[in-house]
Amino acid sequence: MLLARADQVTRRYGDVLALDRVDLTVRAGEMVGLLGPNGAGKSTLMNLIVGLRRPTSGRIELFGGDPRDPASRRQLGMTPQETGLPGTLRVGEVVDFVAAHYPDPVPRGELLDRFGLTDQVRRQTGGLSGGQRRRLAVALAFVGRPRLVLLDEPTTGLDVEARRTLWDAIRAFHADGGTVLLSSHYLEEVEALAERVVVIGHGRVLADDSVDAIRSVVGVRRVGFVADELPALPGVVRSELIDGRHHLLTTDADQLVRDLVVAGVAFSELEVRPTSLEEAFLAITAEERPRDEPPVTATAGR
Ligand SMILES: Nc1ncnc2c1ncn2[C@@H]1O[C@H](COP(=O)(O)OP(=O)(O)OP(=O)(O)O)[C@@H](O)[C@H]1O
Repeated sequence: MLLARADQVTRRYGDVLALDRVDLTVRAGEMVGLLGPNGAGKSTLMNLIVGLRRPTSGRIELFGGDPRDPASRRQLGMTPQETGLPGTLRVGEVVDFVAAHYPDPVPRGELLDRFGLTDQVRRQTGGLSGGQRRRLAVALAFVGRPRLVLLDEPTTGLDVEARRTLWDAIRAFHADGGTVLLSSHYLEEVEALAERVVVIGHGRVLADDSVDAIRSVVGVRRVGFVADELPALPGVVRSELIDGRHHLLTTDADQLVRDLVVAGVAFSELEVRPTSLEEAFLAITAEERPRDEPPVTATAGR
């Protein structure tokens, strides 16, 4: 069953094209990671799905209806990228306030325990640490026993322990049958939680595949060397010539070096190094595709 769907969704902010004909589906029981660099369009997509904004064109469905209709949002939980909590309210009061909107909320003690906030129940939210405040903001998405939860960069700014606590809570929700769409800059976070990854860049879906398949693409290596003419080489995702130095991006650097030797390329100053996620995104993004061609699959270039 489809819980959320974006169909050819475009969103503009004035001259900025934040989303460009994006398709996305989230099925019941899935944990989907939305991965992309700053400004890719992740928050915009989430805000459209929860009905906070309208698409410029295209269509969004939430639980089969229009997300701007409150009835479509009854089984939804959401934590936006930034949440303002009333500083003088206590943690327990904030939870009770949100819980009062739902017919069968998670009991306060159980929720706070799940998110490692039991000791803070009487603390005013203004006195919480940044990490505690963030955990509370994420916990609030789960109060109403939603079927679908959208978390926009849930662990940004958290230390390792707080991040683990949040991951455990999100995993427990999913293990109970809950559906999750979460955005992140971090491949590590998406790997830890999601089964499916949608890579988004410059407002477009660049890949939509399993975590393993995406990892093999973003696990691209950069092989740099100096040489004259290069023959066509298999397995090269992208190549550049900068100041007389070749830079080849590949998923199998060992094989590429063997191919260089076999082809008799007289190379020097060889250097092999991992690419950052950012570079890998750029490699996928930079592929000049005709605008009507479907997104590259994560296995392209292997
Ligand atoms: N309210 C707005 N007005 C104008 N431009 C906006 C607005 N919101 C977003 N944008 C622009 O739309 C693009 C996509 O932004 P969005 O916040 O969706 O990206 P993101 O992937 O969530 O980025 P980040 O990881 O930095 O949060 C960016 O170029 C951003 O500057």
